[in-house]
Amino acid sequence: MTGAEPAVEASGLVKQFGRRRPAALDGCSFQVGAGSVCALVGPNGAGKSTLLDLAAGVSSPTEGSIRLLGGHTPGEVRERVSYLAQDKQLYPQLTVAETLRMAAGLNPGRWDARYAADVVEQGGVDPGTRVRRLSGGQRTRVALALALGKRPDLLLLDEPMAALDPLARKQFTGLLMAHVAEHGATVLLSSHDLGELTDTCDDLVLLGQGRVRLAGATDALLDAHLLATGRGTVEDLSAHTVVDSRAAGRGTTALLRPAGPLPDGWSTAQPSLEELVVHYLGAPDAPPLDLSAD
Ligand SMILES: Nc1ncnc2c1ncn2[C@@H]1O[C@H](COP(=O)(O)OP(=O)(O)OP(=O)(O)O)[C@@H](O)[C@H]1O
Repeated sequence: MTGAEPAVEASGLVKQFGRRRPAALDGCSFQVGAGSVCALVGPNGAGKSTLLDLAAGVSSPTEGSIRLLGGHTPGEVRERVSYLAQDKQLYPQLTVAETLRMAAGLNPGRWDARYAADVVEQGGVDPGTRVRRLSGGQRTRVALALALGKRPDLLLLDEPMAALDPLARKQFTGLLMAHVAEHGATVLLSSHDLGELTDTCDDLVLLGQGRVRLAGATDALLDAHLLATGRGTVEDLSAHTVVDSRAAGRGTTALLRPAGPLPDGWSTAQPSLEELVVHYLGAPDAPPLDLSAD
């Protein structure tokens, strides 16, 4: 975790959408440090959007709590938090300029009109265009202008780059990182694109079936794991916590948490963030690791 005080602190979060359905979140606890950019990853249905909804105060937990920006409930710090949900709710009949004016009225004292207009214009979006005539990527650009124009201390983003082309993704990330650098803001961002997260994220939370499977600084999580390759079988690695293993040629490749030196004949390398996540996704019963409070 980076920063002294957590910007997001989830404790035993449970979200149940009906008694007969499995819990969407099933006892999630983790922390995200202030000023961190944290990736929220996991397979479809893992609970990422549900978690972001709880953080944004859009819905309430069945059990447990989520505290933001130094111990506040989401309702107490609503004006300091921006939430870019997957459906990016915008009024289709308004023009882009009218949309920005409305946001200014909703955020008195915090709204940075020049900056919001710049975000829109840098994306080549004409302020006179009605929202309903914008492409998916242009709508994302307007939604980002609304989120950033508020100059939030915490940004919650649900798969924000899904509709963006590669150049627009790069610009989006650039705007985000500039805001983080200038304002010391914290970002919690869900994504399925592990490649684009590698260079931007300080922290990682991996959810699976409503539970936290990995949490903490990406460097610390990577340091805690090794990719081991050897001629032997996975039984040779029984002294270590093996997360995932597969036959590779005449030997075995395994992602593990080492508990000491490996047996002779095994070579090791540090996994990339993408490899780490892919191995955990492929091994849903592997033991979880939460380093986020360290
Ligand atoms: N409003 C709702 N009513 C009932 N069930 C819901 C509701 N919202 C989410 N769920 C269920 O909760 C679980 C978690 O869904 P969620 O949308 O949080 O997953 P996700 O990780 O964001 O998935 P994806 O990657 O597909 O966006 C799923 O089983 C989903 O069906």
